[in-house]
Amino acid sequence: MSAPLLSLDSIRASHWRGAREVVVLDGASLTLHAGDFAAVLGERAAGKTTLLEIAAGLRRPSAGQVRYAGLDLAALDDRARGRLRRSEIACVWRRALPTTHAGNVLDHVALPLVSAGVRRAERRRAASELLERVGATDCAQARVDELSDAERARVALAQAGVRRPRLLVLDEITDTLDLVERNSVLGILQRFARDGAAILLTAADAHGAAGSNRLFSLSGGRLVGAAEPTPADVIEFPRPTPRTGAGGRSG
Ligand SMILES: Nc1ncnc2c1ncn2[C@@H]1O[C@H](COP(=O)(O)OP(=O)(O)OP(=O)(O)O)[C@@H](O)[C@H]1O
Repeated sequence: MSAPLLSLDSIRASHWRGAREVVVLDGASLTLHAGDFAAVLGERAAGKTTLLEIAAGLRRPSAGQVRYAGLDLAALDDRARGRLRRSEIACVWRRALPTTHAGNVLDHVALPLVSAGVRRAERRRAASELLERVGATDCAQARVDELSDAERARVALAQAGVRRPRLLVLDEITDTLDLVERNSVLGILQRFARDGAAILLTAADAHGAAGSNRLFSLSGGRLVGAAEPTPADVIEFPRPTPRTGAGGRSG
């Protein structure tokens, strides 16, 4: 088997509430390869977001090791970790799904390509392609603040995918969606994984993680679950289609 893209080994992390240390992760371990679609389930405050922040290099663990593509992530300085996040690791935080952006959705999706120095015509082509992949072509000319929650989730996925990240980290983005939209988003993630990205998704329950091929539960600070991938095609969701009733918008 190929070398892992991401490995978390015996991670410990805590937060401080005044003078009291609250240990959130305590011996959490996980290995992800390119093409894995892993989901981490856990109750409220189980530490899911903290785990993702560590996996994405946004937070350093207090103990344990995080290796990304062979690099010790915690040992990299902030600039090097920032570079990785801009080029290879994309994050989607439910609490930070887009609500405003001065331009239209197409420009919003293309935004990560600006700092990469990609020319405008190529940015727009790439953004259109991603909007098509997530079934949101009809939103291209809309403003971000005009979108429904479900459209916002799709647009966030398009923006996260536009730089072809190797690792995609998503925090509870399926939890507030209705069944149809949730499955549509999970299908999009399945296809990102099939194209070679490693996906790490958190969800409140298994409905929000259907179609993943690695299922973990986070409890007592540890991850319990499938050490080996299970067949990803147990559930296969259809390709996303534009939502009906979005008349008047055109790409
Ligand atoms: N920056 C912080 N400072 C202090 N405490 C924090 C901080 N971030 C998280 N916590 C606490 O750590 C615990 C785990 O939080 P975390 O957000 O990682 O869990 P979660 O499983 O994602 O929760 P939820 O499902 O509610 O989003 C919670 O008790 C939370 O209040």
